[in-house]
Amino acid sequence: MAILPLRLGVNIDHVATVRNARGGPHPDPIRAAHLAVLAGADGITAHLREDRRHIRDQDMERLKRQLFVPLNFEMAATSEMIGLATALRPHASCLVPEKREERTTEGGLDIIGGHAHLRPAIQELKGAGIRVSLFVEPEVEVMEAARDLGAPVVELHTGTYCEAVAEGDQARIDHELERLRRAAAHGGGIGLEIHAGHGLALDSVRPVAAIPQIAELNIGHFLIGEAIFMGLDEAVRAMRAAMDEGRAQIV
Ligand SMILES: CC(=O)[C@@H](O)[C@H](O)COP(=O)(O)O
Ligand SMILES: NCC(=O)COP(=O)(O)O
Repeated sequence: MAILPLRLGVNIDHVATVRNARGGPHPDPIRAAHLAVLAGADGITAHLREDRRHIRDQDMERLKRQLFVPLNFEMAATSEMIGLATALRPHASCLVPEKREERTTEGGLDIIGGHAHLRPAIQELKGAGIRVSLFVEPEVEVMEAARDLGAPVVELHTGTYCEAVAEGDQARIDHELERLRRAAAHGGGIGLEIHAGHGLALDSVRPVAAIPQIAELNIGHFLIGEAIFMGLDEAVRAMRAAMDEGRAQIV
């Protein structure tokens, strides 16, 4: 099997979290984006939340103007965000569920239950030339639903796998990895491009990088945390190396 290159998308949301803590311009998320790219990031991901708790509208505008790598605009499928995205025209948009009270994303979009509202959103974004991905749970039937909705890309939620790694629960780790492998194989088999993300860290990334159908990992919170101790350049390079080690496990 030809092994797909594995891209790293660096999510810079939490540079903006630190910036917003004092209300000034420092640290600048766009400076972090440039440093991440220089260190080997293939793309930049930023999540413009409805409550603007971290990334702000002007951050997205500056990223769009200044980046020379793909910008992945994470957003809820609301008319406000669709309007902003179709005006900005990033390379890609990833539709994610958002609840105002959540600390962070808690899971994938429910596209098995109520997803009719997603279809026009996907069409409108595609019509603006934006590559649309859906942030979803790693389940076979979810792959089918994503394809039926007309999304070319899915991003598999790796949060429950990462929680199992943090707890050292090997049985649960094995179960979650099997979910990811099965969903990626099925989704890839029906023509979807497969991405993955949420909660990935150096101690969890390698087995996910070894899933051959996965073409992109989006990683943020861990990298920004590590950057406090070793700098963003070194953190991104370490993650890139760990991804390459995982990829090398594909036989
Ligand atoms: C969808 C996802 O897992 C993240 O990309 C998302 O950005 C998490 O939200 P916060 O960045 O607000 O934690
Ligand atoms: N979609 C996942 C992402 O962009 C980064 O998630 P995290 O690494 O900040 O949890």
